[in-house]
Amino acid sequence: EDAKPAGNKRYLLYDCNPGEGFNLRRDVYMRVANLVKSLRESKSCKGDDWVLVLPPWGRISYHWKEHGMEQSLIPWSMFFNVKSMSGFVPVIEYEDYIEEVGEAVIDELWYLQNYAEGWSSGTWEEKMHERDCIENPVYETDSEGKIRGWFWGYEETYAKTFKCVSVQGMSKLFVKPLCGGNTTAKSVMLDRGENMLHDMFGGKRYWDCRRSMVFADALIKTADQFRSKYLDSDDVRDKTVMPENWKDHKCTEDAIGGPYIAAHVRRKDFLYARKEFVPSIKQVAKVLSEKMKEYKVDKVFIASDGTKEEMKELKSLLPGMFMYKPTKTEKSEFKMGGVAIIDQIICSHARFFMGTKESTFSFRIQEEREIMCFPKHTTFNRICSDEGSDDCEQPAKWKIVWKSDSEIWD
Ligand SMILES: C[C@@H]1O[C@H](OP(=O)(O)OP(=O)(O)OC[C@H]2O[C@@H](n3cnc4c(=O)[nH]c(N)nc43)[C@H](O)[C@@H]2O)[C@@H](O)[C@H](O)[C@@H]1O
Repeated sequence: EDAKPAGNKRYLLYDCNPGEGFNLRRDVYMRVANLVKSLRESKSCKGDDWVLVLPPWGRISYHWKEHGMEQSLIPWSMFFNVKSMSGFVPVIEYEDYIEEVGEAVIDELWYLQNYAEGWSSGTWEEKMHERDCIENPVYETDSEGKIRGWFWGYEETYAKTFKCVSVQGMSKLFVKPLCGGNTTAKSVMLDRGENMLHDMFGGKRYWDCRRSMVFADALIKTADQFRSKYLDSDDVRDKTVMPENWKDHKCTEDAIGGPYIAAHVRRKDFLYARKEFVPSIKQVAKVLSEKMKEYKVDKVFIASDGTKEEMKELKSLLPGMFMYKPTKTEKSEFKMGGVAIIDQIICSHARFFMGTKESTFSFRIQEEREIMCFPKHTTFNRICSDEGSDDCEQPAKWKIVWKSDSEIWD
């Protein structure tokens, strides 16, 4: 991290709509991290020492509804290497924030929303205003005037003030209001953070931040053991060795990947929400068998949220199929998020990968492969549906960017 500004320590907190899934939340983190980067660099911030407070994981209610598994108050260190992340912008866990501030209190809470009138002019313009709340926000004022709400399950937490803020634009738009413009508060929380867009989606900053999101050691270790035990895969032979510090990494030669192909087979809600693009299990097996021949491997790793029956059917059609099944201990230690990451790590080390259209789970795997220097044709693929409804368009190639912000698409 760049030299610490001499100024005041200030804290930026955020949260997302509870309906947002794990892998979109990882994307929202990047938008907020880039905002913190801009805040630290901006002249209008007068050198304030902005720190990003990581919102504890949990309550990804729809997806992580495993019974009998405690899944709230999860620190980021469970899933990510927080020290690596701090190499991009200073980040701290929420519990450390409470300790530093001395109390579970947030000065200002901004509830981000759209404009009630929509895009009135019909053209895109960046803007931001304090407005009446459009929907009933999930916060209430108690008898002592404290703003109460979910706050990641930390019941004692409250905010001192609350306002709804309509926003249409990139994260940079927040710099002026947060610095001298509208507030000098020590801590500001932006709820519904997903309403803020990327400053430079796919630019160098995006990728630097993405590269800093190294997974937690325990997850990497478990994935590596699986790769070695079942897939004959290790970083040296696969040419996927990563340096200790992500900043030291460069692509000097292509990664090869382990002697297996992999696919992310998203099922569940995609079976109806993305019906026209979701292949049948038979189609998945057919396409993957062909690819195994093409890549001269006899193993295929499957990451999926499909049912046991679906996976049984797939296995019967694809004898070389492997899946990661966490032990009871691993499951309770890593939680659903950690297990998902292990699946993603194993997929990202394969010689060839096929994802699911429009799944952020697949996007994160593609990014991981970009970071590890895999040739693009081995990464940006998906299995088309067997129905005529699928145009079979392949995923956009979001190429990694190492130098200055530049054009990103092919
Ligand atoms: C259309 C949207 O799609 C979004 O899903 P999409 O981007 O795939 O990806 P996520 O938002 O991460 O949601 C998928 C969730 O399902 C689980 N999951 C999916 N695939 C796998 C897998 O291969 N292995 C493991 N271990 N877990 C998997 C995982 O818990 C993850 O948090 C949804 O979050 C939104 O609610 C919405 O439905």
